[in-house]
Amino acid sequence: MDNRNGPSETTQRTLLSDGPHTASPRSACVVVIHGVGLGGRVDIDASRVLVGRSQDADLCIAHKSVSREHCQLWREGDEYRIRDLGATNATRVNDAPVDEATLSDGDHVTVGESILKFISHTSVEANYHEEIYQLATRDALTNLCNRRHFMEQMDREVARALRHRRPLSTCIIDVDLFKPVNDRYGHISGDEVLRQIADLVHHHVRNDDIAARIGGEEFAVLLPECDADAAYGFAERLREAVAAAVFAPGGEPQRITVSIGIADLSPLRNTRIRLMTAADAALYRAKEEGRNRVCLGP
Ligand SMILES: Nc1nc2c(ncn2[C@@H]2O[C@H](COP(=O)(O)OP(=O)(O)OP(=O)(O)O)[C@@H](O)[C@H]2O)c(=O)[nH]1
Repeated sequence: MDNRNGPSETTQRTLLSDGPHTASPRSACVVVIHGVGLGGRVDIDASRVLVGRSQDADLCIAHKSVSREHCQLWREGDEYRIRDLGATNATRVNDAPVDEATLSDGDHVTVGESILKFISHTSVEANYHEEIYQLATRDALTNLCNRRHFMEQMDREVARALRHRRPLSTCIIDVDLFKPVNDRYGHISGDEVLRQIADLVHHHVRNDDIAARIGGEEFAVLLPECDADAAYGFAERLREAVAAAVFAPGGEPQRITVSIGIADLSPLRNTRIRLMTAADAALYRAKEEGRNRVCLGP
């Protein structure tokens, strides 16, 4: 049974940036400016944010030099504070080890081999880092996640789902017979079709799903908290929406369809690569069986 709500109830536009998001003038954040996690950012407010190697950290820096729970940051009155959490490689502020300290604008925080910069309510610089982050993680054509970011997020979600014994599914979505569309109407019209499909993908995902363009005419969606049945329901709705949409490359109405392969996390599919391989095999079967269909992985 598909236990997910339909897109009209759940769609939120947070997965697609509407452009660099503007930090509010009072917000403060740390941004990774060197090393693993480059571009990663976390906003700091009164509730404590955790920096560490743990997949559950608010700012996860997946490197062996970083402790699982390395340090925490929070706002206290008008001050921003940092506390080391007993990290093997002690947290350093401007190169001095700290147990607990107050941060000043521009301070460099060393976490393992990565360096974070503390930025307090200077929205110009915060926006600059946000733009860099968007450039590094988004696909320029569709504004969905790019392939590299998707794979990084997938590693994180697989680890989290296994640790908490939660379901997780992934879908690979491939446009059917796209080459003839390109050949007939040209690459620019083809790009417009890809953008329109990305929009449909975006409208069908929930806030926690991760949608990406992972290849030329190939998309992927990671569905946390979704078993195979729920993922199948999502994929069918998306497939139907694409098949019903009006595409007009070169001004000519054209029917476009997608094939979708799905795989869910299981003892046999317990890594990113195994999950992607199973979804890919299911996609291959969907193509073999006539396209415009959804197949479940082996
Ligand atoms: N417009 C455009 N086309 C792209 C892009 N990336 C890949 N393509 C095209 O996508 C087409 C993929 O074609 P094929 O892999 O042969 O597959 P197909 O025609 O879609 O057929 P099936 O996948 O078997 O249904 C090729 O013509 C590529 O040039 C892109 O970014 N923009």
